[in-house]
Amino acid sequence: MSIEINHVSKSYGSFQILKNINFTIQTGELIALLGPSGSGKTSLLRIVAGLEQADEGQIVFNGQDLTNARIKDRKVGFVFQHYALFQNMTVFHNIAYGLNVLPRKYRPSKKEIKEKVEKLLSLIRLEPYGKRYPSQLSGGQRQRVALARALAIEPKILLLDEPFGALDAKVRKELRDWLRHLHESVGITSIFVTHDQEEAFEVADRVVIMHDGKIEQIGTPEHVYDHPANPFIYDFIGSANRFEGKIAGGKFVDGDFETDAPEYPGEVTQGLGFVRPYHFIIEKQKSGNQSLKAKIKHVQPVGPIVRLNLERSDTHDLLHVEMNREEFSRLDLHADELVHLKVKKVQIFSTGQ
Ligand SMILES: Nc1ncnc2c1ncn2[C@@H]1O[C@H](COP(=O)(O)OP(=O)(O)OP(=O)(O)O)[C@@H](O)[C@H]1O
Repeated sequence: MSIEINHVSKSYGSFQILKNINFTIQTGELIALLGPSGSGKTSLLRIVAGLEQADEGQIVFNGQDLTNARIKDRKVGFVFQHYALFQNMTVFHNIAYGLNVLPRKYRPSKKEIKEKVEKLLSLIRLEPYGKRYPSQLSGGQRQRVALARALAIEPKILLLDEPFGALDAKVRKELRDWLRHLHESVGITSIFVTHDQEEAFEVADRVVIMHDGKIEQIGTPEHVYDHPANPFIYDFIGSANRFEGKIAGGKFVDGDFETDAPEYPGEVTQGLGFVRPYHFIIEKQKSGNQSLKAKIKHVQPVGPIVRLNLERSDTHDLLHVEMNREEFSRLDLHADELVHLKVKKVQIFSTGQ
């Protein structure tokens, strides 16, 4: 089932929380809505679900306009951050719940329900746990049950709102891998809300990055990471060093840092440059013209890489640089040493004025 979100806007009073949101989710796709707190992710998800109404725009499922359809006619399954399992029901009955409450003429037989729940228990890898109560499960197991319960009614669409938000980092990581596999085997069109960039990038086919009620960029995780569309995305995803300077005559200049900016040939304007920590070369001796003098302030080995904090000699701004351990040993670098930095890759944005 495909989902078209057509020019959706929504306000609370004079505060507009969604501003002309417009994109299509293909059948079977897993989309992550990613953005800082308050960017409008949950509101958009609730509008797709039918829990809220948009002020403008349409929600279209497989070509059918469901903007005004009731929740139960949309056939969506939900999983929220806080496991909303029924505490007084066993795992089995929690999963069977949506089927047991169907009107008699749609309700499967007891035997069919039992078979279905057993299949779902196997899908979430909790076969032996059917007789347990939610209080006898770990947080991660409860979220898997919540997912099985959502899948029991065979929804056309699955909506997940920070489903792993309340769990610790290790369990979150396991559940991410597990959700990805589950999605590959079930293939249901899904929207996953998160503010965790790593989670979105690991799980989703495409990520939709939201900020301030607007979409900043849509693309595959690889594309968004390699080609952030604007400074907000550079700052939001992954760590990047930020250079504030001027663009003039096809060049970007910030203190002693100078680089070509051929995408802005004739402009004279303020600009921002972003450099990922692993896009620097450190040299002991200055070579060529385009290098930047800096002092090593702190060295921190982390597994196979070494993280360095350096202070620029011109502006005294801090830079974060990463290199592999072999390269670090080969160069024999030390704290308080003055070195020369070259930049392998930089992305420049004009910020106007
Ligand atoms: N019922 C409401 N009445 C008034 N304002 C609301 C209501 N619901 C949400 N908002 C506001 O709308 C904006 C978007 O909220 P939303 O929950 O969609 O953001 P979010 O990106 O999901 O954030 P988070 O990651 O913190 O859950 C926020 O500024 C929020 O305060």
